[in-house]
Amino acid sequence: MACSRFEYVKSFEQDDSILPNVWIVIRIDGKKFHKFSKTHDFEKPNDENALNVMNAAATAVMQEFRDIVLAYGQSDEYSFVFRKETATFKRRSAKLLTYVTSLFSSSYVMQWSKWMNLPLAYAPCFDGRVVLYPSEQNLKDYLSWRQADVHVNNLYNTAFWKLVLEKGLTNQEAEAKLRGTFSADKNELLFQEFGINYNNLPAMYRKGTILLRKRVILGEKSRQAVVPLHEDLISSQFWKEHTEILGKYVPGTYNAPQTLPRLVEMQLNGKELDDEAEEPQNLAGTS
Ligand SMILES: Nc1nc2c(ncn2[C@@H]2O[C@H](COP(=O)(O)OP(=O)(O)OP(=O)(O)O)[C@@H](O)[C@H]2O)c(=O)[nH]1
Ligand SMILES: [Mg+2]
Ligand SMILES: [Mg+2]
Repeated sequence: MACSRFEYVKSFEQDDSILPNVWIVIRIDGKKFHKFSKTHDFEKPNDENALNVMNAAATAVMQEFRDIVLAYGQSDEYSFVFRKETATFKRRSAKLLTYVTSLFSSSYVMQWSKWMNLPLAYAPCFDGRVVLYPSEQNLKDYLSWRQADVHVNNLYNTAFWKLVLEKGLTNQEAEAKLRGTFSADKNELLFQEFGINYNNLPAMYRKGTILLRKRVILGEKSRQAVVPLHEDLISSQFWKEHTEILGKYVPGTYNAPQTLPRLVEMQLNGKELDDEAEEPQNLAGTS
């Protein structure tokens, strides 16, 4: 029974349920971060703390949406991969996209002061898109595309900023020097002119950050946490090692470095041990 004569307008809303059995990828990207990074004095070409604000915001999103099996971030962007059977919000596209994008944005602001020591000058915002991938290969290729992008950009930016900041070239001169060069040339330039072996630079800058759910062993106990990895996901080894991503969904054990990353420490300190079911939840919202 209609509650009012106005109710018919509801029928104008469109069903935007995503088809079943595809991987749902949501990618967010910072709006005009070229300016945002300048205003907030980010280190060039990579600001470790600013990247960790991104990582921490993405971790918050993964903690909320248990059906996200992997997130991948670099620069001012993050991609979130939902398992292909997810029933979160009945797979409604706009709901998924807007919740992820707004939770990411508000978490970015919440995390800011934990990593940065200057105040936010204005509210950052992020755009978002939904992309669907029907096959495992498509999904792997998507993530490989994003990781290859980091490599190309970071190698260029590293060489560019060395020439500007250490050799005193103008931006235009540095650009001219790098124009038309191949990766091997830039590697050589870094080595010859600055004594830098590109492969020894921090993996987070070269590979971006992969967030996965893992079991962190803490003496007698273990608990689940979202952990950052900076591995090569283009290699088949990565997919053999992290079987929880594509269908098994049972988190493997975190191969923790000597000192736990602060990102993980913060999660372990923030909550009681979480020995819940290892299966992702179905957050099938009705509203
Ligand atoms: N210095 C510095 N800048 C960064 C860092 N991470 C991201 N950025 C800046 O953020 C920009 C991100 O690139 P884009 O997303 O392509 O460009 P954008 O300026 O955000 O523009 P739109 O995304 O189109 O709104 C880079 O070009 C850098 O200027 C960082 O760690 N250090
Ligand atoms: Mg951007
Ligand atoms: Mg970007």
